[in-house]
This record gives sequence, structure tokens and C-alpha cells, in this order.
Amino acid sequence: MQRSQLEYPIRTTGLTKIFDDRVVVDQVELNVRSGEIFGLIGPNGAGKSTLIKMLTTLLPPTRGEATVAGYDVRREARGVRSHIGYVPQLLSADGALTGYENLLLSARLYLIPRRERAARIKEALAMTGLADASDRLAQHYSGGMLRRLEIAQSTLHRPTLLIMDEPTVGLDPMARDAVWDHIRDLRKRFGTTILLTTHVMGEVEALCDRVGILHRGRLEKLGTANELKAEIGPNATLDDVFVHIVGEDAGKTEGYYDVRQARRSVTAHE
Ligand SMILES: Nc1ncnc2c1ncn2[C@@H]1O[C@H](COP(=O)(O)OP(=O)(O)OP(=O)(O)O)[C@@H](O)[C@H]1O
Repeated sequence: MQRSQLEYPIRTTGLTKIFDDRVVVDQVELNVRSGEIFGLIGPNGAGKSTLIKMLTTLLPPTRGEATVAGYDVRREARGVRSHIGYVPQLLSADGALTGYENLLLSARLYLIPRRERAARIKEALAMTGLADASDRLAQHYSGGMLRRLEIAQSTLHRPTLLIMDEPTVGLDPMARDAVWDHIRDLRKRFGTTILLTTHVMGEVEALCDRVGILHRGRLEKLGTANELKAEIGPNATLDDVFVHIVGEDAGKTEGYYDVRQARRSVTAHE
């Protein structure tokens, strides 16, 4: 079965996570289409990261079903893992290694044959605009360069699906635009399906084909940005939609904050 050519690389039914007695993800029904860039938004604590962790097999669901790249997250975790790329919220690049060495490590991790590694890494460096910085230690990279390196690391094996938890948090507008361009490029070149979480409405408008609004664990709305806005009124913004759905919890939504504060592990090597 060619699972990588599925119509829906992500399908969930009644997906639920309960920590102790607390329902953190509540019966989520989500179908992400092949080749789409899907944005998941929600206030802090809405359950976005928990949902992503279930999809990436890092957390077992309490109830419900999910297939990712055609594999069941509970029973076929290895299949899921080998067909996805995952960029977590916290820094995953190793600051004590160069950009090239980080990519080589990922190439080994993803079992890319030795004879293909150098070409794959060269292509990834060119795509992310990091070729000139490949011999520098990652701890000297800017926040935007680190993010692009991490995306390159997590897509070296050409995954069907790339899942990113807040890929542009803390980045300045130029660095953010470069990450967006890279995400679009991945979709264009390889047909990669992309699921990302964000707090930034502009990111959803600029980048995402469809958006889901998660509030207190429930997927309250799903559609294109224009569809969601049209439901509220003729001149509504996505912010209006968000406030309409999450109410006072909108205040719990962070905007930008410093990438180095949010992602400390690179400094652990300094
Ligand atoms: N391992 C855990 N044990 C108990 N509670 C947890 C655990 N992980 C997350 N939670 C709780 O689940 C809720 C949802 O957390 P989650 O990180 O999924 O939200 P989020 O939408 O990603 O928020 P943020 O935007 O702040 O990253 C939070 O209240 C959090 O405290």
C-alpha cells in the first residue's frame, strides 16, 4: 500500500487526551489534506502541543483514533515516525555542532544511505540559504537560521508530512518571512503536507490553506481564513474570529517573545 500518497495524511476521530482528570484534548476530528499547509491556533494551554505529540507518537492518546501518513499512531508508531518530520517548540539543533554536522547527524538518524548523504545535505543547505554558514557552530546562528536548520534536519528524509510547533516564535519579520518561504518551497518541490501551530494570525493568513481553532481541547472551528471571517461579518479579521471563539482566553495568547528565551538548549553548550 502506497500510504504516502494518501488523500489525508492526518485523520483523527474522537482523539482525546486526559491528564489525571483533566481533558486536555477533547474528541478532536481532524482531516488534513495531502499537500496542504494547515495551521492550528489556540490560546496558551488550548492543547495544541499535546495534540501534536499524539500525532507524532510521543504521547499515547487516552481515547480515539489517529492515522498519520496512513499509519496508526498507537499500533504503527514506527511507520508514523519514518514518514514524518517534526520540529518541536524547543530547540532541537545541537549548538556545539556546525550546521553541516547537525545535518549529518539527522541523515544518519533517518537512515539515509551513506552515498546519498552529502548530496542531500548540500541540497538542504542551498534550499535554506545556509550553505555559507554550514561550517559555523549552530550556537552562533541567529534564531531564524536555527529554525531553518531544524526544518532542513527534519525534512532530509523527504517526509510525507512535516509537523512544526510554532516554527516562527520569536523571529523578527525578515527571519519569519524566510522560514515561510522555505515552508512553501518544501510543499512546492516535494508536495510535503504541513501542519503547524502558531499564535500569530498573520502567519495563518499568509501561509495556511486552512486553519483550525483549538479552545480548551476542542476543535471549535475549521476552514479557510476567508470562510471563518465571512461567518463573523463582512469586515471581520481573523483576530475577530479568534476572540469570538475563545472569548476572554484570547488574553492568554502570547505574541512574539525572544527565541533564545524560549529555546534554551543551544546555550547549554555555550
Ligand atoms: N504531561 C502533562 N501532564 C499534565 N498536564 C499537562 C501535561 N502536558 C500538558 N499539560 C497541560 O495540558 C494543557 C495543554 O497544554 P499544551 O502544551 O498542549 O497547550 P498548548 O496549546 O500547546 O499551549 P502553548 O501555546 O502554551 O504551547 C495545559 O494546561 C498543560 O498544563
